[in-house]
Amino acid sequence: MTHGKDPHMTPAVTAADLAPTTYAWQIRATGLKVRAGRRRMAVDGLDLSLGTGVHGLLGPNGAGKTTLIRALATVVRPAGGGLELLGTPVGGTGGTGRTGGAARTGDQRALRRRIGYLPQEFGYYKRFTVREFVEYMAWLKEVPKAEVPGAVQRAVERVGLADRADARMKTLSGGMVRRVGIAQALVNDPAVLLLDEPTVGLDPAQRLRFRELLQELGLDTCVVVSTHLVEDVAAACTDVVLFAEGRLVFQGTPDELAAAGGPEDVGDSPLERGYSALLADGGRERGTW
Ligand SMILES: Nc1ncnc2c1ncn2[C@@H]1O[C@H](COP(=O)(O)OP(=O)(O)OP(=O)(O)O)[C@@H](O)[C@H]1O
Repeated sequence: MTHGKDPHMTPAVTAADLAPTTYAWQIRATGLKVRAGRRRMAVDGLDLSLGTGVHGLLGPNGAGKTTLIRALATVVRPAGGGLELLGTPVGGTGGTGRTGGAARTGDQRALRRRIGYLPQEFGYYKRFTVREFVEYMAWLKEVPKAEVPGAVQRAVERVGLADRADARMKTLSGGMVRRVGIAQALVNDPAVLLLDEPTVGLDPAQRLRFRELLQELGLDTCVVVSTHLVEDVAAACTDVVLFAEGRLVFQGTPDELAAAGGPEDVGDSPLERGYSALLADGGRERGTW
């Protein structure tokens, strides 16, 4: 390698660029704590290791799923514990990195280039076309200029919107906007893909297509997908992470989740009954929503 010798060469190659394959897990949280708002500890001491595959994040309303995903997307900084993404510590007080747990700005930027994130609600300029919006996101993700048109085209095709690529965002249906959101999350070909409720608003045919896409992505990507639809998990996830009150309740395969339930548990399917059984000490017995 010759970089580092020429003072005119920018940007500097960071540790994250040089050592992308030295981690055991794409995502590793140890005693992770993340606040939502000023006070509430929405993630409260989470130990979780995730590698390649599709990880379905399930949990009741208010469990802390969105807050966890925001921390994984490096949008919010952990309040405690350790979090490593692609081998780079991103914050908290318990990390093991050379910077005492927090990534340096250069590492953080390099990391963000390798993360895809679909927030529960995302903003966009209504006058942008689909292509312009996804291009804009590619630019934010620092996709090399020459690769942008191809990357945008591929992402738009993957969500079945090639024929609407030149339509303005304001003319799209809610489900199509959601699919544009998925396209922008994919445009940088991320190593970690974070999708917060991606199937909301998708019609049944699109949900099926999306599950296929998830399975395809899970072959070489660490995908975390939060959902309320247990069928999404059954159809597309290699692994279930069940989360309640900021803590991990269960991690295992969909079959293991199903096996946790019995006929006495609430639900229309084995997975739903497993879900209810594992959360039985929580909301269900108190008869709350
Ligand atoms: N900005 C905020 N200020 C205060 N509390 C918040 C804030 N955002 C979220 N919370 C609280 O933090 C907890 C976790 O919220 P979060 O949105 O992460 O849950 P969730 O599992 O994604 O829920 P849902 O399934 O309803 O989307 C909830 O009790 C919520 O009320």
